[in-house]
Amino acid sequence: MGRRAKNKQSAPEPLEPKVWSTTKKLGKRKIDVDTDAKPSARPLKKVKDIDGSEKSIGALKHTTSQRGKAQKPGRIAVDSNADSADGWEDVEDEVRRKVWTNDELKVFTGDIDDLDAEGDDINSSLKGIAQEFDFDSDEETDEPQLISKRMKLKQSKRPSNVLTTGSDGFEMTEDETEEEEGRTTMANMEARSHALDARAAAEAKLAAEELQAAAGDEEHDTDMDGDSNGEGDMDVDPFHLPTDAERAAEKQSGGPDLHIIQKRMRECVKVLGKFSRLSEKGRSRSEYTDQLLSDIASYYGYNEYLAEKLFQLFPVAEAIEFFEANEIPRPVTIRTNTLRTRRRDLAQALVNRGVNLEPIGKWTNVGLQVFESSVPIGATPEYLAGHYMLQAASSFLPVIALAPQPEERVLDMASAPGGKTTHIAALLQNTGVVFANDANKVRTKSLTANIHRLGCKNVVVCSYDGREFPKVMGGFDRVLLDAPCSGTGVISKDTSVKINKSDRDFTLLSHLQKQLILCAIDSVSPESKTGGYIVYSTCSVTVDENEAVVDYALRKRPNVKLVDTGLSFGREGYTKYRGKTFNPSLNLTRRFYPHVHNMDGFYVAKFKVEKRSKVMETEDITMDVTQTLDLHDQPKPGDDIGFDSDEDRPYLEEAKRRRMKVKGLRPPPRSKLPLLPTKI
Ligand SMILES: C[S@@+](CC[C@H](N)C(=O)[O-])C[C@H]1O[C@@H](n2cnc3c(N)ncnc32)[C@H](O)[C@@H]1O
Repeated sequence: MGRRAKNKQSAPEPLEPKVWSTTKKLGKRKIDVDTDAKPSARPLKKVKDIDGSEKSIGALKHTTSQRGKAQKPGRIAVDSNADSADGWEDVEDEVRRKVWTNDELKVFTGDIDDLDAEGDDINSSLKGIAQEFDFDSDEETDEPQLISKRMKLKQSKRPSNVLTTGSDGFEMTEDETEEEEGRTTMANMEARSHALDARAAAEAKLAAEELQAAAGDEEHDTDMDGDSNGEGDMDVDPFHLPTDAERAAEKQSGGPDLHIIQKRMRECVKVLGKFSRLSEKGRSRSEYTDQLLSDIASYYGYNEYLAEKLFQLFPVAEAIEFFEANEIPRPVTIRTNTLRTRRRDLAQALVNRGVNLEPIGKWTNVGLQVFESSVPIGATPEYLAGHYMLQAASSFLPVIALAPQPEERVLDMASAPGGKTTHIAALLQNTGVVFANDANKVRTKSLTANIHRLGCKNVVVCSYDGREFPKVMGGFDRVLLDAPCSGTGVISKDTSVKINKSDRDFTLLSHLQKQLILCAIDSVSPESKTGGYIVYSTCSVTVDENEAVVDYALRKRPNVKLVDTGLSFGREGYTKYRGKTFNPSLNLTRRFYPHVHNMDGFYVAKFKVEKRSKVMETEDITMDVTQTLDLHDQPKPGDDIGFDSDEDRPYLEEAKRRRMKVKGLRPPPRSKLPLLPTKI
């Protein structure tokens, strides 16, 4: 593959945790300002085609058929006696990488139920093309040039650092030149991955140096309010932060052009990074932050509440990276169903059909990342025969953490449409039993269909409210609670989250999650010989739905403790967040982010259950608050789970007070307000 082809923009980036992301501050990114564009239109997203020319998304749509012709099915020769852990070194293929387009999405004809899943929507995951957005391109910048180069590379290059699968045991057979210029084949994939790893390591080193320099710079700057030598900035036009009156006028006129917003966001990020040097006299940090938040909300299309909630999770520059990553589809990934085939066999079958793929990374020996395909990946004979599941890479993580063992009894408490259930069934090697539960009966249809397609013979489907466990059934060796959540980790797939989530949703979801997690814990047998574990996961990045829930469970169930997830990457969960202090063991939980790990935002916590002490049981406060919840169509359990509603009372009350204020009603004094019901 030539250099230009590798620089195309739209191929999915690798699923590897980026080393540079572990530091706090990220580099700036380039804004592609098109001064000729119509004032109110969102800047046109551009992409480099395989020939290196820049095209708009629209232009790319016409190229599908040409690419179809360019692809030839690969010729494969694999030693069929080799173990599945062996490499693919005998395999040859003629497949070239190409750019996914929206046209190719239209040919998707797979089971629509499979697309219903969090993480399983291939159509949406292939939608849209990344826009280059580099805060470093500004001529006025005084940041080191290195940053701009690195950040550009990060967006525009084909995988620069895919982790290789240790289990595949490839040998490095090609040198760097071939890696740069030759085609990618099944045989050279691993070698290329190694080369890319080396390059990634070099990039990471460079990044670390940059970040260290930037951090030193910032430290110096923020400590010396108004006292910087500022030499580098003498010729920089100061950025004018709009006054309240200017903002009001701007609002009245329908808001500024998106290019102006873009530029202002860049300026605000810059000022907040070097506040004492670059801020206007008399203006506070919070004024810049407010302007930035308001601009983020309008530029990326979020409601202001959610924009702020997500913004608060990161340092300023990194927050922009997060919002930007939500505009870009995540890589298309599939999970090999080991009940039906081996990964190498599946890979060769798909390569034969013109699919260009490679192993996801060392952390999974069943995942494949699909770069391009001349066939709809959700309708191949292999798909229909249940050889794989279309599944987001992040969705592998909770099951890897759960680590079910053959012959165990496992509960998947919220399981539809079954991506994780079928993974659990495969790890059990069709032994033991998986109870696949979901409160939503309609969703259990796709769950059942997937269970059949993937040949899982050890699964029982049921439909209870999870809060009815363990009353309906208990004594499990392991429980997975992949909880219903706000979906703030999957915004690139479901953009409606940007506008339809309010504080009320987070309050209610967190409340439900706390109830479910206690039920999950109580459903595990502390006497289990092989297990005694619970994994709690969400596809959300908010602290309310993650650390706050886990911390709550630790406080309410002293018989559980957090243990290592066994996942080799992911950021540590928060132990402190905005004035709240959580159990220090929360650092054992793991966070995954689109802009860091190039996978959906996700959270994973693993608990070990020990025997309940008598003391703990008598301390339980048993109060049923579920009847006060009005969470969409959640079924109401008649059971008492020892949920302490007082814990959440202040939050629930506050949410209600805010809603009343929004509606122009005067909220009653705090103590008089009843806990939800919610109709006001
Ligand atoms: C994140 S999805 C689960 C995805 C699934 N684990 C998979 O991998 O395919 C959350 C699921 O929780 C279900 N759910 C919502 N409230 C529930 C409750 N109270 N009890 C059990 N399931 C519930 C929803 O119907 C939804 O299918």
